[in-house]
Amino acid sequence: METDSDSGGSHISATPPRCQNPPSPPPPQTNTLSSSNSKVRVNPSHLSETKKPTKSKPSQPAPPTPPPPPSDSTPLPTLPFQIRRSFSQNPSISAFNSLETLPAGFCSRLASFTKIQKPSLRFENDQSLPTPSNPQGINGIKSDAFAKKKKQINLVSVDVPLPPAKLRKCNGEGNFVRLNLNNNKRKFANKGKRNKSFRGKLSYRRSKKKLNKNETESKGAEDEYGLIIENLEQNQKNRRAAGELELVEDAVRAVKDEASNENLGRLLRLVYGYDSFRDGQLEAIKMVLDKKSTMLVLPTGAGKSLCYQIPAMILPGLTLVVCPLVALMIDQLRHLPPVIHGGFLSSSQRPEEVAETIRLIQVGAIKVLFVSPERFLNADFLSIFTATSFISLVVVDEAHCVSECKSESINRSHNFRPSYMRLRASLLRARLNVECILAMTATATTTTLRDVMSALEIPLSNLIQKAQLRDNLQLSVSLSDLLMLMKSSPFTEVQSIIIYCKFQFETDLISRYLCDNSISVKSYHSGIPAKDRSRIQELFCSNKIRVVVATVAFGMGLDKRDVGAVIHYSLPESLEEYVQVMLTLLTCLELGEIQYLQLLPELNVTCTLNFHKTTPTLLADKDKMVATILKKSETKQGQYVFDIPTVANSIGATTIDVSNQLLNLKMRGEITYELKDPAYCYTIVEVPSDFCALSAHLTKWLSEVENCKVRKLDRMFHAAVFAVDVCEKMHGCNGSLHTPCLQKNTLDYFRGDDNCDVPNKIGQSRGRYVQINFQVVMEAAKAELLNFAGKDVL
Ligand SMILES: Nc1ncnc2c1ncn2[C@@H]1O[C@H](COP(=O)(O)OP(=O)(O)OP(=O)(O)O)[C@@H](O)[C@H]1O
Repeated sequence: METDSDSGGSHISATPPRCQNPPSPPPPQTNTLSSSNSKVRVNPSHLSETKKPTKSKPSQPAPPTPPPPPSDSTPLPTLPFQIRRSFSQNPSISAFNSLETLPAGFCSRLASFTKIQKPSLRFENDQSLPTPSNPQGINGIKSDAFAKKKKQINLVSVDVPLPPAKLRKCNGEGNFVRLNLNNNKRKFANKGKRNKSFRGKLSYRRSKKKLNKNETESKGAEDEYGLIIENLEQNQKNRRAAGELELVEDAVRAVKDEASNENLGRLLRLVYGYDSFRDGQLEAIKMVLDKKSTMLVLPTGAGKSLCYQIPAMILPGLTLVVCPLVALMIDQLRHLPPVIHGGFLSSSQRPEEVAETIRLIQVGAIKVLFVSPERFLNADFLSIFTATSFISLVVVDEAHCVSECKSESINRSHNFRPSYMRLRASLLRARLNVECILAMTATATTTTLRDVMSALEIPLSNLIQKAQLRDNLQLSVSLSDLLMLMKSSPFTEVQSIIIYCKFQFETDLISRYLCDNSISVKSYHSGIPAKDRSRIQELFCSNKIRVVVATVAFGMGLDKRDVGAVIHYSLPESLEEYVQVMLTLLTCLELGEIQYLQLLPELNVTCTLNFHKTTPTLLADKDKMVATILKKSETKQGQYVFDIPTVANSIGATTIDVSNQLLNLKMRGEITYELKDPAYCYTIVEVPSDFCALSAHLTKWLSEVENCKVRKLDRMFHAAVFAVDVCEKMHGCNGSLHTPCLQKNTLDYFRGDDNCDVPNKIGQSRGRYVQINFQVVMEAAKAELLNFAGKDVL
């Protein structure tokens, strides 16, 4: 799931239209994904296959319960991904079980609004401070930052210098190692700059022939003079750059000798141009340099990145940053100061790019590497790191996702990633020999923090937590129609507005509705092609689009300082994330006390293949996999369409082996192919001894998760309803503006223990979820679980 999608948004999109009482826009259209081939595939008949050794001692599961009667609920929407069992020995996957549905019809007409009063917390927004256009700033503060940023050169690694060509600034695009796989200069930001003068000479020599002698001499002299000046300037620049590099190297050495405030402050000024550290930064950096695992909670935009960037310059090994979204990784790479070389690994990269990145890691040319949590599923990834290319620090960004306690992370659907839940200190230590972990988040409840810290083995004393709420937000709740709202103050006055919706179809509906009513907007979600998405983001950032209606896919890594208002069209959280249940269950089966299965990296399982050089039959004679492909394929218009796990199982290989062999054939020019249909594959590690007991155990766990979700939803609803119905507007609340009361509510929530005592009163009077029969939900889950676990085996 290494995606910059809605991170669940795609899952979200698979849920049915839910509004019983649709808001202002026209009613939702048919869900286009509902007929996709997203089934959970298992083959219970193979449950007795060779298994891997048990990870831990089986614990006694809960007492057996009889299998539940089949639910009478309607079918669940199909998932946009498959869950597939991968067999290393046995052929064929056959059984297809569909999921049961949840009751639909969860809808909120309530819109909650967040208006940003000031542009942002970020210092550079402050007009008194320097900006690129005003390097002195209003108060004449020296613009070291911008001056330095312009001049900075790349320090690849203090210990491992790279050739000079790599020590160049990346034209404001941050500082990541650019991969020149095809030796294609056009790809690089600095392309040709070095050769400019050389090209100048060539063109001069060619044109010289056309000039008369005198002209030639004088023109030639001018050109030669110009070239000398250019060379001198270049030399000066190089010398300046080398001088700066030396200064940074000196500062790094000084911090290595003594991580004093003074030495760290000097490094901060040299690399970033900032005069002082912000609240929490110095403390965090020192902890990390002391190899103490640390939990850092700072509000959005407070400068968390710097807390791993500075240690990355000091520590001898690599800094591995775990990021939830590819877009976020790229954004963080762009914002690395030029002296820190970074890279990322993602499934969106070409194999050659991945290989080159790995090579650079191994020669120490990358100091900060961004990866998704799913990478840790990949044995090849884990094997990159050796005694020479070792990891000094693991940074877990969005660390609240690690929490599994009452499934906080599941509740925050856009961040929910089962793979995050596998990030345990034990795994990081055992597999990667990691000494120090820095977990970072902007918001987490006390319970979540405790849970994350326990998973990552961070002592409670190593928590650095500063104010969680930004004080420059105005919060309001309104029941007005969206259109009325958009056409009234303050929304008419603000430049840029984001309207967040829960579902992809909602963003499309609402944007159409607003467009029909003369408000120019664009919708944004992960179903829109990546190229169009970046175009929309660009247009929004350059103020060419005023309003974007988006799912959570929009916003992560968006660096726009003047977003004037954010409208949450739907109440945050809902039960629809129930479609994630199966993946949650698989994770639970992998990470529980007994490891029943092992999840493999997400894979596109349907392959459409063309043969080019050798005929299919001839190639099949030489290659067992090709022979199997021919047997297992359907042919459509001369193309061979087959299922990768089926082929893998037939030849007793893993899906990864098959993918690699395909790639190999492609590199040899034998084939080309396309992959589609994402699926989660797994191998069985341990066959449960008592399926009923396991089912009951999982059901109980899921029930707790869902109870918790409902309580959180109630809490959210309560806060909004309180503002609208109960708030007496005593402490500065006014009209629909409820900043004081909403802030108080939110802070109480984060300080509390996940608030399991959410008042029921409001839920009874106004809650729209109370009519949902959770027994039905539970029955559906149970039935599905039995199907999944293999009722045939019982
Ligand atoms: N000590 C400092 N002085 C001035 N500006 C700083 C300082 N530290 C960081 N900044 C700036 O603050 C901005 C926000 O920093 P950063 O992106 O690291 O925040 P963050 O906490 O990671 O935010 P998010 O939660 O959105 O990821 C950046 O432009 C960064 O350069």
